[in-house]
Amino acid sequence: MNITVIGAGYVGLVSGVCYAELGNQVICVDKDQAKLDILRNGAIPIYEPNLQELSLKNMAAGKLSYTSDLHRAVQLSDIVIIAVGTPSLANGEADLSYIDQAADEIAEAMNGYKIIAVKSTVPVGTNERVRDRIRRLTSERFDSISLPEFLREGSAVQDTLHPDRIVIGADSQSAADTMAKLHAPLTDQIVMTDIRSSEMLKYASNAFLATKISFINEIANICEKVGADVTQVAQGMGYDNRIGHSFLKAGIGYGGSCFPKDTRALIQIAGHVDYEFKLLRAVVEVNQDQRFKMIRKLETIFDGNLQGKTIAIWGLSFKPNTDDVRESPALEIVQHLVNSGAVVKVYDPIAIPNFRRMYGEDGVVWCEGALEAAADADALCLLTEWDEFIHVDLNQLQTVLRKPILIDGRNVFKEEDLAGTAFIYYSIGRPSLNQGVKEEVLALHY
Ligand SMILES: NC(=O)c1ccc[n+]([C@@H]2O[C@H](COP(=O)([O-])OP(=O)(O)OC[C@H]3O[C@@H](n4cnc5c(N)ncnc54)[C@H](O)[C@@H]3O)[C@@H](O)[C@H]2O)c1
Ligand SMILES: O=c1ccn([C@@H]2O[C@H](COP(=O)(O)OP(=O)(O)O[C@H]3O[C@H](CO)[C@@H](O)[C@H](O)[C@H]3O)[C@@H](O)[C@H]2O)c(=O)[nH]1
Repeated sequence: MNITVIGAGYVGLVSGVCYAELGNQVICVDKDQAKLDILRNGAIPIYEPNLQELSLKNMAAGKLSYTSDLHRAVQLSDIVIIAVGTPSLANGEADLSYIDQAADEIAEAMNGYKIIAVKSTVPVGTNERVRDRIRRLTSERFDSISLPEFLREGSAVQDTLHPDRIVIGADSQSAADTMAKLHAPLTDQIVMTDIRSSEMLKYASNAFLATKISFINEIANICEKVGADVTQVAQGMGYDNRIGHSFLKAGIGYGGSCFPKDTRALIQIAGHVDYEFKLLRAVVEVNQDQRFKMIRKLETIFDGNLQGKTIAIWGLSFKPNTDDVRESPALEIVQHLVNSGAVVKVYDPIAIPNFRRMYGEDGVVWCEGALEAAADADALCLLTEWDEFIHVDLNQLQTVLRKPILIDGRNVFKEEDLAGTAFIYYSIGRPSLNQGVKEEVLALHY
């Protein structure tokens, strides 16, 4: 099939490359000339495992190209997929301006029947809005499809080529059948819904996963007070098939370009129909508090005064294996430490350039290695569970830190890893591992 994907970001680029890998003829369109230059040169503008190889391979095979010429790309395609951003507006609603612009540009390029699919995460009713905008500008026939995306950053290629399910929201059987045929090589689990249900299904999925995370984080907070270990609790819960093991990792909470924005948007969607989504509001609030657990811990250890203390930060991306720092907990944690007068030394294997762009230079020492960041620090905070940190030599780490204080925001280390070390170690929801942290101090704060 001839496919145009509009927006070559984390979703559009991965989708476009994977559609080409399936044997389709794909054009990826983006407005960002710098991104296009990188792509045309055989590189990729984001960090995503296996993506560059597949992009190169399919470009070489003549199945994949990159352009800013949306008009021509649309004219050459039978299927047009919109994958532009839908960031948060100040009030939490999704900003649909990129969607509107893409719809108008598609309308102007229409030269015969096409399927127009929205892959971006959009509020219920947006496919109808897109349809109306296009209809205003062209009399050409087309069908609308809602095609929500469920890939995760860091494993986006794997998720796209082996999805749990494909959801197709349609009101035209023939268009739905064409989209089902396109995705048939990927999975047998193709879920057909009406358009509004498909739009809702995406938000409901993200909100549910975010709820699992905030739920386990609250359980972790209680575990700390009652002397239970959240990792053992989550493990035992997960064996119940109705609960499952995934998304029960306690830590400093969720970040990224999706959960924070989509939970806020769903609260707004509900509000517009006069429904207060109380549960989801609590999920967001718990998540916001959770990232400050690290700070509270540091303040406890240093008697409320971080002025002049050197704090090392390991991990800036919102999760491992991505360079994405959008709504990463690290942004607020670093800012808070800087504001408290600490000297903040940071290291991330991949995400420093993006973090610098988003955060700025304010009060941060950028380091090129994990041990360099830890050197002479009064405490080390692990924010992202990169492999490099998980496999660190703790004995060596202990010798480079000024004080062996390790605050593990992702529960990476186990009791046996710490055995024989002198770390004052604090993790989330595992009081028995909180070595060296004074009982009365813990009691005061948890
Ligand atoms: N990032 C994820 O993991 C993920 C997963 C599932 C769904 N989503 C959803 O997918 C959508 C895209 O997310 P993303 O992370 O890929 O965004 P992104 O910001 O990485 O990419 C969007 C791209 O669209 C381009 N663009 C915007 N308007 C354009 C236009 N009119 N013509 C051509 N290009 C245009 C931008 O230049 C940018 O490169 C969002 O709605 C998001 O919620 C994201
Ligand atoms: O048990 C867990 C699992 C995740 N997280 C955090 O949750 C955030 C999101 O993680 P993840 O879901 O793996 O990454 P995303 O790439 O944001 O993917 C989510 O958001 C995408 C955008 O909508 C969806 O497509 C995916 O299905 C959905 O998992 C990260 O900060 C993780 O550290 C936890 O704290 N505990």
